[in-house]
Amino acid sequence: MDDVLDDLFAVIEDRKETLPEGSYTASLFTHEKGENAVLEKLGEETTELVIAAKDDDDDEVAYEAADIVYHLLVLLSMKEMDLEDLRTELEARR
Ligand SMILES: N=c1c2ncn([C@@H]3O[C@H](COP(=O)(O)OP(=O)(O)OP(=O)(O)O)[C@@H](O)[C@H]3O)c2ncn1[C@@H]1O[C@H](COP(=O)(O)O)[C@@H](O)[C@H]1O
Repeated sequence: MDDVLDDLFAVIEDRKETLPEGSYTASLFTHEKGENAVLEKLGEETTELVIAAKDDDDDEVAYEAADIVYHLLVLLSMKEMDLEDLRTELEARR
């Protein structure tokens, strides 16, 4: 059964393929420095997550965590990887 992560990853893959105008995801795939932009976002959002956790701001923690997961999935797609790679690694640690 697909969950929200599978659905989101499928949307990201579709944006990569179809590159619709006005799509933030598509802009990351078309921009020359798109991968750098994703890596910068991951760095910024991780700092923001740490601050939110230190502040005990649960809503902000969830918000920043979602930003990180989204950009992480975009990065996986840029690397021609997918959720299966992530699941395999996590399973191997159990
Ligand atoms: N989950 C996300 C998602 N999370 C974050 N972002 C975008 O990531 C960008 C950067 O996030 P920030 O929090 O840094 O936002 P910001 O306000 O621009 O902050 P600054 O850069 O100004 O500091 C923003 O433009 C957000 O809209 C996302 N954009 C898209 N998605 C998902 O991807 C789907 C497809 O989106 P499009 O590709 O835009 O059609 C959407 O329906 C969502 O499900």
